[in-house]
Amino acid sequence: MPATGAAASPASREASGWGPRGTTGTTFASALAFEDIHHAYGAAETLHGVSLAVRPGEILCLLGHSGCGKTTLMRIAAGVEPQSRGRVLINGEEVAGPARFLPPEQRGVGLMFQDYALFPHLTNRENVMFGLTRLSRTAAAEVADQILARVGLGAYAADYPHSLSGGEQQRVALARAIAPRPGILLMDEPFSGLDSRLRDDVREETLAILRETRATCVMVTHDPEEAMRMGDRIALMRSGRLVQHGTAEDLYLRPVNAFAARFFSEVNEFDGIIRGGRVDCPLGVLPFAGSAPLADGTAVHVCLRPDGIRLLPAGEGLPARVISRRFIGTVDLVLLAYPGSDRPLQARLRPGDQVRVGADVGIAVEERDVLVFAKSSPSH
Ligand SMILES: Nc1ncnc2c1ncn2[C@@H]1O[C@H](COP(=O)(O)OP(=O)(O)OP(=O)(O)O)[C@@H](O)[C@H]1O
Repeated sequence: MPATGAAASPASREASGWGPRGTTGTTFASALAFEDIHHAYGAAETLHGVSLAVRPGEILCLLGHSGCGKTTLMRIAAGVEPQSRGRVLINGEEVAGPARFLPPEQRGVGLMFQDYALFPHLTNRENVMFGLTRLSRTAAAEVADQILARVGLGAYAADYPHSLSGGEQQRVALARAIAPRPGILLMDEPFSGLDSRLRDDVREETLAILRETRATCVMVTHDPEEAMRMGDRIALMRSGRLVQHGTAEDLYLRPVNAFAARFFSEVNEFDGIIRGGRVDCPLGVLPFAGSAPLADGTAVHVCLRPDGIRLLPAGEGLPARVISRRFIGTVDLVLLAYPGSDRPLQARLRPGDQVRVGADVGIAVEERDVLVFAKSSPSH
């Protein structure tokens, strides 16, 4: 039997590493598809026709603000919540829909929720063994110990979850979710309970483990940076609908509307009119990043990322005045006043760029940071 961890405090153990990479064991990844999913809690519809296909072996991050329906979609995939319309398919076969409803335990889906949901009266080993019902007890204990070793907690298999830190409980929950080698792993805000000091390490090791298992993974998050770090693709949701899905570059560089643009960075916003392939806005006539062709005279909503503003000597570019400057570590946040607007422009500049509050400057903008959306399009 492995030794118990009673001697070391959770805090001192947190620094200890994870187990050797490449020892997780692999699974056969499954494809998961949602087809026109509708759902209501009582009278209020929470999902309004979500269609999304997750490819075998990919990590898809489901991103959106609190309450947009991410968890509900996960629960429908797992089979713990029925949809009111639409179908869920695993490897092309209906698991929830008009023709059939497979219970959760027959879907080959692993779950890991935000609160870890470990059983307090079971040891860490017994928690991991919980889903291994097809194996003998001895074989299940062996698998559990191997996976606990992979997450760096082999020595604490006989301890109870309450003696572990939050970060360690997260690792036990991960071990429990992957132990039965599910074809699909559903993770709901798996890192939200961790402090920022631990989160990067846990994210990186979790990613390594997911790659090792090769399971298809849907991970819920409300943090765009986390989605970009973890996801092969991102599906952005708003109020029960899918707004856009694609790679991090697709969503960041080519957002389909202002909501998507705002989700990934702060933006300065103006009204504008298309003129000769450029946009005429209070900052001047600017070139902008790719969008569907827009006819001359189209009224548009313009989003300018603060990172896309460069300062020039006074007399060059567009005239502006520095009204405040705040050092926030990797960048300086600078507010600029410019003619024709009483709303200041926010810029993020490299620290060290010589800007004095009150100085007259010129500004130039990067084309890739000017995003333009027709006002007639939904959620411009
Ligand atoms: N059991 C329930 N009964 C009634 N309404 C619910 C229930 N669970 C969720 N809701 C509502 O359904 C909507 C979608 O909730 P859901 O938990 O799916 O969103 P979410 O995007 O996962 O949010 P969060 O990030 O806060 O978990 C919300 O408006 C929520 O208040």
